[in-house]
Amino acid sequence: MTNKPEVYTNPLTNKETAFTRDERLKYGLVGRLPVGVETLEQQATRAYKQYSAFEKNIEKYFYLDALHNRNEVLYYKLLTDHLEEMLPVVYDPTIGQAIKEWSANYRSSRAVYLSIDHPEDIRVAFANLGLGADDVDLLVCSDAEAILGIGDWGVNGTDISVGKLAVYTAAAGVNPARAIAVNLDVGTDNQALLADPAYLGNRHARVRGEKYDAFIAEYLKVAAEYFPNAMLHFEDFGASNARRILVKYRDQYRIFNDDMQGTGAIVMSAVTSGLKVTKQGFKDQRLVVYGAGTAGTGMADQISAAMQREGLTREEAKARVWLIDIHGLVTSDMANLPDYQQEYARDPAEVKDWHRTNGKISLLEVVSHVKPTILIGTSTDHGAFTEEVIRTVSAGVERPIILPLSNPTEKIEAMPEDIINWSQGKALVSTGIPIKPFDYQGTTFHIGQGNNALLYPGLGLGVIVSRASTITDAMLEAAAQAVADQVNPTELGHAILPPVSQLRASSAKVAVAVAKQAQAEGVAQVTSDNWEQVVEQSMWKPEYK
Ligand SMILES: NC(=O)C1=CN([C@@H]2O[C@H](COP(=O)(O)OP(=O)(O)OC[C@H]3O[C@@H](n4cnc5c(N)ncnc54)[C@H](O)[C@@H]3O)[C@@H](O)[C@H]2O)C=CC1
Ligand SMILES: CC(=O)C(=O)O
Ligand SMILES: [Mg+2]
Repeated sequence: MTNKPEVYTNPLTNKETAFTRDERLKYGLVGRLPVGVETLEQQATRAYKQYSAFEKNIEKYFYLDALHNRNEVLYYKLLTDHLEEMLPVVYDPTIGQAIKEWSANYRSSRAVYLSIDHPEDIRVAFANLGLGADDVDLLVCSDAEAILGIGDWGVNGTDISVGKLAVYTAAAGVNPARAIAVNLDVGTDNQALLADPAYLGNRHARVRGEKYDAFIAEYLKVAAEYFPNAMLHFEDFGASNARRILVKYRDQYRIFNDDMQGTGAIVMSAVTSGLKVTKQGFKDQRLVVYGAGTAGTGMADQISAAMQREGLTREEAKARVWLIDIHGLVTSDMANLPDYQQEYARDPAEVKDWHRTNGKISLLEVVSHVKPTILIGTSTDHGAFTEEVIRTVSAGVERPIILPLSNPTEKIEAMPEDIINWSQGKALVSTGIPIKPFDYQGTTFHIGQGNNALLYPGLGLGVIVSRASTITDAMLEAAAQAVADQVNPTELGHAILPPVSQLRASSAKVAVAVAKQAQAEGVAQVTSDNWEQVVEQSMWKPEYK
């Protein structure tokens, strides 16, 4: 076959069988397509049947990925119309498996690849896109050191940036033509990948230290120079880099760390909503976080900030937080404590009589002493919330908020059905993965998905429409509150977060709340007295132009 016109090869403009006779004449497509001219709806009906014929989610993933690379409008039409069904396929949990197999399955790519061995190429790579300063709203980058809970996946992690962007568009109508997925290839410590002949990334250990920092600094500088209005989303970096980068550059660039800020905010939504049931405030909570890495400590920060907003001092708030990591309860006498855990490290004197197993103070021991009102899992330690742990937590308080948030499914701390069973229906539960409703003693339990995907798309849209120069804590709080406002979980079995089926409407509300807050704080570069209308009109819809 010879050349095809660019309008046909570019997935952003390709309409395939929906090109009209006139368009076919105009673009030199005569003879390149069967004569039938279809509507988008007809195409979507066929594509949905093809999609449905695949049995395994991973096969569905590859089908949709190929469609995405061929015809974006049709891809987003399918995804938007079947968001609840397809979110677990294009995103969490199936995306974890796709990432593991990425190099082996490589066919084509839609990302920008930047290599630590050629930092001088960052500028060239952005220039090669041929886009102007006003053409880009969003970049999602990852160095893939901590993909979901499955670890270091090097260049294979490209698809987390691609998947996060797909959710931005399907959930919040971020224009896909104005968003870029980026892989920062800094090497990998994943020995299986390094030994795999099919691996497509840099074949050396993960670079750390000065060279890494200089690479990130260059990325931020060049990205902000080329696309000064774009939000710079960071995804699935290792705990120490994630935090360092955010703290260092937060006031200088429009950066957003989804695992810390997005996850922290969706957890704030879940807790705010749970507190409607228990009729308590944040200042009354006792928080145990199991797995004190990027996400876990991000949540501890946001919940303790909420306690302080309700009047507690920093010390008082800190006294209500217990972190547990790989070496058990985090205490201040532990050697080599990462800086992000130090803030919440407990005084060893206070726990000197607590039981130790192999030198560690276990989760069970902590919950039996603390009687937490909130138990969060961000550990990747599958099954860690055992029956005994959940029974102990439930014996300590009337309605515990229990959030096993580790992704994907193979990493979750406990399945909701078990938690509801063991807590005799009392726990208020949300998980990172999607869960189908289930029955417990005659009541149907709905589990809201406590995944940052329920929050970051609307947040991003709010930042984009207001052109906020920075993402403030109050904007994150506004986003969290907007999500929580959409649910009333006071009846038994009701979810504490809104369903994915309402995600588009929910994202619009989040965007409005974020833009209003940005304007109120004076960080919005665009202002409006009708954000509802601005948001509605700016949401991209999958339609042929
Ligand atoms: N639901 C959501 O929206 C989100 C969920 N997550 C999930 O949270 C988990 C953690 O992600 P990150 O914080 O980014 O990773 P991370 O690697 O920064 O943190 C994990 C922490 O858990 C600790 N850990 C590992 N095994 C443990 C064990 N047996 N006992 C106690 N602690 C243990 C590690 O030492 C580390 O500090 C992942 O499964 C990820 O998918 C992360 C971000 C968002
Ligand atoms: C959801 C997400 O961002 C994570 O699991 O890393
Ligand atoms: Mg993540």
